Amino acid sequence: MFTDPAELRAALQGRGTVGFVPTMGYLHDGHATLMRWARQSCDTVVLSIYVNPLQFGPNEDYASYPRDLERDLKVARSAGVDFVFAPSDATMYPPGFSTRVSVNGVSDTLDGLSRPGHFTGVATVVLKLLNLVRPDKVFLGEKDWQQVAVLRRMITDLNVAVEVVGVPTVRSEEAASLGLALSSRNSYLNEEQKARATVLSRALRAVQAAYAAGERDTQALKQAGLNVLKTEPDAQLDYLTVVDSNLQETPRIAEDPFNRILIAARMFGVRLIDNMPLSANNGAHP
Ligand SMILES: Nc1ncnc2c1ncn2[C@@H]1O[C@H](COP(=O)(O)OP(=O)(O)OP(=O)(O)O)[C@@H](O)[C@H]1O
Ligand SMILES: CC(C)(CO)[C@@H](O)C(=O)[O-]
Ligand code: BAL
Repeated sequence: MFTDPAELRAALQGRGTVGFVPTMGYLHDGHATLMRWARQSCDTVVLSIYVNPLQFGPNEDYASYPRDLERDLKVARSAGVDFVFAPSDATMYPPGFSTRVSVNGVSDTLDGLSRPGHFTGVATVVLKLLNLVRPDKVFLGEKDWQQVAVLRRMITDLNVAVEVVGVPTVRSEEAASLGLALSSRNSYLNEEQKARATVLSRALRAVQAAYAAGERDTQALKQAGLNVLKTEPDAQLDYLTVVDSNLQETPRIAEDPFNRILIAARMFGVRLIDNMPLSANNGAHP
């Protein structure tokens, strides 16, 4: 494991193509899938573990965010990671650090509204990590659909020489058809709460079903999901939306290969997010 970027750079010399998986640790099978995708298409795989203070709001869970470096190193090893980079706060944000990367537009809706400053924190740390690791490919999970959109925008706008690979969401094994999206924050929930939290994915599937039945009115599609969400009194909805490839909601659904249903809700004190394609014909992140 490296904490010093210079030592990591030295280790990467002559190692061929580099695949990079940025994470905040407390690794689960979603993360391992990203690592395996990187393993399959790159000579060398780098995983970063860094709980980035800049992307947490003042009332969010930075202090209590789950951490277990020893276990993470084992998961990384078994998924075929070559190097783990776990920088300190002093390395990432030394005294005098004062730059922020703001990705306007795509950051300004959905999670960007509910978590002010979040995507600026994400874009700033990811640009720093990309500059430190200098990978050929970066692997990002579609569970964080808006995050992928924000980072693609940043990488394009700032001419960062890296290919973005979006990886489909990995869900819990129990009740595979309804499963909860794996997330480090699921560790805040007990088994019963996790089962009840599948209401998010059930709501998304209800929207898919309404679309498959021919519904094209956005409000009606959303209502199909809201009807499912209402069955779970402990779900406090933040948003449920159907958006196009620009993350825009329109009154009627137009043909767009990247139409997506996105949901965020607070359950049992935990903010959960999930998303799915609107139809089976909709693709991965543009
Ligand atoms: N279930 C999943 N399937 C695929 N990728 C995932 C999944 N969960 C997380 N990822 C991806 O792993 C990377 C690191 O995410 P992160 O460390 O924040 O984990 P997380 O489980 O999303 O945590 P959190 O609970 O804080 O949202 C991101 O690119 C994220 O999209
Ligand atoms: C991309 C990321 C590692 C930046 O801190 C984080 O937002 C995450 O884990 O999704
Ligand atoms: N998975 C995105 C990181 C965050 O929620 O802060």
